[in-house]
Amino acid sequence: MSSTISFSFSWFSHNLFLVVASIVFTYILIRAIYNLFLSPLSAIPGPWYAAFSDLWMTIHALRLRRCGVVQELFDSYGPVVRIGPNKVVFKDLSTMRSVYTVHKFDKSSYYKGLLTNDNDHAMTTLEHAGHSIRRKGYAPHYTPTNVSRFQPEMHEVTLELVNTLDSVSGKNPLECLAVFRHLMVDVVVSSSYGYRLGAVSKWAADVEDPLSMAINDFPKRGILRSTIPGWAWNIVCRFPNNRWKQMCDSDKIMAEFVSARVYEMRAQMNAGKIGESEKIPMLQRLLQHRYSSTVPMPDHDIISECMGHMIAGSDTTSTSLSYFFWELSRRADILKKLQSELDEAMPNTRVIPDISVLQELPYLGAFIKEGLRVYSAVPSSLERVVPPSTSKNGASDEIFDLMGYGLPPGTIVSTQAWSMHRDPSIFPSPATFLPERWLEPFSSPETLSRMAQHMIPFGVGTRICGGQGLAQMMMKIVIAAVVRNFDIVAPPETNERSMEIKDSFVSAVTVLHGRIVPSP
Ligand code: HEM
Repeated sequence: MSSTISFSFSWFSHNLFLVVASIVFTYILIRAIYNLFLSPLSAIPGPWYAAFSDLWMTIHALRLRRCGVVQELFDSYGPVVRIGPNKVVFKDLSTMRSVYTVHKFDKSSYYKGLLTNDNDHAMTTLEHAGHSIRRKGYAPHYTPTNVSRFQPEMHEVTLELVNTLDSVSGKNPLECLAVFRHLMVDVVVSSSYGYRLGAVSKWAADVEDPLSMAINDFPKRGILRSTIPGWAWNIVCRFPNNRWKQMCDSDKIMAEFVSARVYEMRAQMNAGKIGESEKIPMLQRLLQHRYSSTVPMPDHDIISECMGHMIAGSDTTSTSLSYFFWELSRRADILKKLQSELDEAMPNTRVIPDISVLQELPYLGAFIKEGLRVYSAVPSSLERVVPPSTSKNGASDEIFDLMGYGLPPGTIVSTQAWSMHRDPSIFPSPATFLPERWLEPFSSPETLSRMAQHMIPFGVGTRICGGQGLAQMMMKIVIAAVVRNFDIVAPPETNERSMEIKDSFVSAVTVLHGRIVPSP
């Protein structure tokens, strides 16, 4: 009797397996046939395997080669390419405007990988309406006038860097990326919270600031956390290694730092110790921000918003600056032109001119534009989702026309700075680093305006970089102060190979081994 039961059971389980396997196989086959031949996206050019699965692109993304691969696809298939069953990339100015500026498509769920403290901030808020409420809270902080009020803090920390460079000058190579990150962390922290962190001074004394380290660790933590299941994450974070634990805890370290600033500032505001002033740290604005007349911005949103800005502001700006100095180490001609402009504008080597003076320096401006074109710190696709309706009358399930191809609601569309910045019809000899292309008479006013329209280092439309004003100002200040005081020489280990651009949404800083020896 028992053997009959066991026979029946194994027969049943064997057949169950076959039934399940056939259902799965049929499902995959039907999906593949649909995606390849019947989907509204099947008319769009692209490699055939893109219609099956996103896996191949995920592999390129893990190899930090995503934007290079997308560029190769544009070269082979033209300005619209299907890169996944439900994903399309394009390289076209008017389509870019339509998606990001006119229709303001919501962001794709990809951005949820950038959550801070397991909560949204402006960059990860996918829906347009929810995002604009958040953006209203922080945007006044980054207007050029407001950011310029924080120049004393920016100058102080930059001159501290110059003094430190003086003491190591010509002797030891400098790990650019790390030092510029410390500098940006100091600047973002002082302008956001009115708090002096002293990351640069600690770095000069060979002490790593824990917050600065956590900001650096956060992206690596994010990649790991999103690739392994929760239970495995809990196990790996128990490895008995302090440095490893610090990386796992980077989110917590940042959240604790910001929470402490929130409670400090609220206490001061409640005690009436913060008077009326023109110079308001961002946190104070957020504490006063209301989602509606009755709903103040909750603390957990304030904390994640502040964390988002620390992450968005530090690596991007420090990566850009590192590449700019690498370029200067190879191009004595450009360095000389910058130095002669700055010798005049900055007569005292240790007094950084007001930003209104730096803004008027044409070659400095052209150098930064060209740097952002070639070394965009966010070179990858900025994904958006085709909404149910793009018509004014709100008709649903409408097909969105993208360069003659109909895209159904839910399709993920994007363009990438890497390709927009390398279009040879807009930027002749795109691989050449040429600041002059941004100056008259080298380029006509019409050419300059066309080039400017194609530049998207800070994104485009309503989701454009919130801290652009601060980034632009800091890049000018740092380049002016360092170039006025030093020549830039790269040591032999810094070369084309070590500086090769890789990307994982932002340029992958883990592979940037930029070291520069300043020599006076
Ligand atoms: C060279 C430096 C920087 C570059 C290249 C850069 C680039 C970008 C890009 C491309 C986006 C848009 C992402 C998208 O559309 O998906 C963005 C968003 C953002 N960035 Fe930056 N960024 C830089 C510096 C900064 C700084 C210094 C801050 C602030 C301290 C900052 C804060 C933000 C914020 C808050 C957002 C989200 C904007 C929103 O959705 O409201 N960024 N950045």
